[in-house]
Amino acid sequence: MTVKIGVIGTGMIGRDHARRINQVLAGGKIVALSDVNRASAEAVKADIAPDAVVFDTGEELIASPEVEAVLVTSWGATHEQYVLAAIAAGKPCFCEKPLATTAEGAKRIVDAEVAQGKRLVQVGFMRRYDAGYVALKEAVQSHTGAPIMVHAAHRNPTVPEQYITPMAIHDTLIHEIDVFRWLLDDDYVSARVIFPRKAARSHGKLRDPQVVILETAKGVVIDVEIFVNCHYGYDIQCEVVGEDGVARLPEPMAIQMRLGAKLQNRILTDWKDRFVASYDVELDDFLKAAAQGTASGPSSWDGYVAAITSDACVVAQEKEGEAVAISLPARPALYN
Ligand SMILES: NC(=O)C1=CN([C@@H]2O[C@H](COP(=O)(O)OP(=O)(O)OC[C@H]3O[C@@H](n4cnc5c(N)ncnc54)[C@H](O)[C@@H]3O)[C@@H](O)[C@H]2O)C=CC1
Ligand SMILES: O=C1[C@@H](O)[C@H](O)[C@@H](O)[C@H](O)[C@H]1O
Repeated sequence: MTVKIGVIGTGMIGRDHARRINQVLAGGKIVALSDVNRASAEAVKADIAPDAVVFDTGEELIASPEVEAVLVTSWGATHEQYVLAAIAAGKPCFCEKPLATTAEGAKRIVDAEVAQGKRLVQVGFMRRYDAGYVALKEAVQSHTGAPIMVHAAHRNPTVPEQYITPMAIHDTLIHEIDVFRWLLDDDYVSARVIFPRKAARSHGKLRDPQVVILETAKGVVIDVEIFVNCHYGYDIQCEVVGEDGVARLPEPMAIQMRLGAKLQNRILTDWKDRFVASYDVELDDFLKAAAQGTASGPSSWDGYVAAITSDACVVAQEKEGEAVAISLPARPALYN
């Protein structure tokens, strides 16, 4: 079956996901596009999806009988309205992170999906589909014993001037927030943020780097360094310390070279290259579930928990060093 897909938001990642669906994966076809910047949608039509209809609004796209499933890849603040409209229309919906920019917004999505009585939403937490994280989870479950600590780092070479301190949580750490819950099969109970001295390359409105310390219900302590002006590359590190041993996330494949009296291999500089394969796998998962009229993978509940945790981490930034409690409501049966 070929699922007819509409894409709302045809910027950088919307264009790339449209390319995946029309040129890389089987099982889907882009039939509709929409963007507040119509020229962007027209450009994706011209380059990637010649048969697609360009709609003036996301709501019209969702309502179109031609559209069977929806990709929401617009700016974060606009996700909630489109996901709610897709749920109301009973159409499977892949939503890029964040599911919503507030925990209340994410809760409205959870409530709407629960009222529909079936999973319709997959959130774009692609790390769960990364071969390295999948292997790490297997090692943690089968070899290293019950986890005690996680040491992690999320480093970007640079970020634009508009990137301000809370974005290190909502835009960047949100991937770790989701993937560690999945990796450890656990939930968070508190967050603390510690700021070392500001790095020389950090912009005026950004305190960079920072260290987020999350504690889980099972007593695991996770420290994550977020350093978004690290300069040297895009570097994702993760080490899980268990009762019987330690497991590390593998480095991305790179040719090791002996050159000029140095042993060296390249470090990636762009996050798009680091997780390129996992974006393919997550969308393949979406297409397969959408063909059955449903959704799988990271759920609205996961998006909601990520939003609650992000909000607590932002408060923890403001309370520098103080632990901020994280409490979750009861999980609806739909997400068990
Ligand atoms: N999973 C991942 O690794 C990544 C996820 N993202 C997420 O994807 C989303 C999009 O990010 P980018 O593509 O980098 O941004 P972008 O700025 O390149 O593209 C966003 C597009 O949405 C359009 N747009 C904004 N408001 C709209 C509305 N109300 N209706 C329709 N279109 C609208 C804009 O005109 C723009 O073309 C963000 O939520 C971001 O956090 C982005 C990069 C990586
Ligand atoms: O989602 C992403 C970006 O928005 C974010 O800015 C980067 O830090 C992440 O690594 C990337 O995956």
